[in-house]
Amino acid sequence: MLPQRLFVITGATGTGKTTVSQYLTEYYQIPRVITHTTRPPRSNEQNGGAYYFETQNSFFTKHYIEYVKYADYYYGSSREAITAAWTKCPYASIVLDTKGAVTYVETLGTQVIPLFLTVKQPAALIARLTKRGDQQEMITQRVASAEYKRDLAIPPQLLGQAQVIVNDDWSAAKRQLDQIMQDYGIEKNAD
Ligand SMILES: Nc1nc2c(ncn2[C@@H]2O[C@H](COP(=O)(O)OP(=O)(O)O)[C@@H](O)[C@H]2O)c(=O)[nH]1
Ligand SMILES: Nc1ncnc2c1ncn2[C@@H]1O[C@H](COP(=O)(O)OP(=O)(O)O)[C@@H](O)[C@H]1O
Repeated sequence: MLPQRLFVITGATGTGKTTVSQYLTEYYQIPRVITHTTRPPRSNEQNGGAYYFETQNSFFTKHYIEYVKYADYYYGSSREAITAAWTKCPYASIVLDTKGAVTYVETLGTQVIPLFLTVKQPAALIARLTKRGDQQEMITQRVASAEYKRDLAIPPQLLGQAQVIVNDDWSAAKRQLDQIMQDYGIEKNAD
C-alpha cells in the first residue's frame, strides 16, 4: 500500500493556492481537504465546497488538529477531514496559512509535502483579488493584516523543506507542478 501523503499548499492570499489545489484535483485526482472557517462566503463559494462555513459558536464545536486566526476570522482543519480525503486517494492536498503549514510539518513530518507559493511583485496580488471578485473592503482588510504580510515570505521552518513555486506565470507553475508530481510517481490523467 502507498504511504499516505499530504500536499500542504501555503503562501499569501492571491498567490494561487486554490488554483493549485484545483489543478491537482482535476489532473491528478488528488482530493482537497475541506477546512472550516468563520469568514463569510464569497459570492461563488458554497458550504462544503470551498469551506465548511461556521458561525462563531459552531466553529468551536469541531475537533481541530490546529486552528488559526487570520485577518480577524478563524480557520481550522480536522483530522476527520484528512482521513476522509485519504480514503479516496493515498495523496491529498490542504490549503493553509504559513502558521498552519509549519504546524503540519512539525506534527506529520515526512507525510507532509509542503509547497510554498509566491510572486515576484506582491502588488500584483491586489489586482488578482479584485479580478477574482473579492469585495474591496475585504481586500483592504486582508492586505493590511499582519498574517498577509507574514505569509508573503517563506517561514524559516519551511526553508529547505518546502518546494517554492513562483506563480507569476501559470503555465510555468503548471510545468513545475507536473515535475513535482512526476517525482512522486503520480500520473496525470489528461492535458
Ligand atoms: N492554518 C490554517 N489555515 C487555513 C485553514 N483553512 C484555510 N486557511 C488559510 O487561511 C487563509 C485565508 O483564507 P481565505 O480567506 O480563504 O483566503 P485565500 O488566501 O484567498 O484562500 C489562507 O492562507 C488559507 O490557506 C486551516 O484550516 N488552517
Ligand atoms: N499565475 C497567475 N497569473 C494570474 N492570475 C492568477 C495566476 N494564478 C492564479 N491566478 C488567479 O488569481 C486569483 C487568486 O488565485 P487563488 O488560487 O484564488 O489564490 P489563493 O487561494 O492563494 O488566494 C484567482 O482569480 C486565480 O484565477
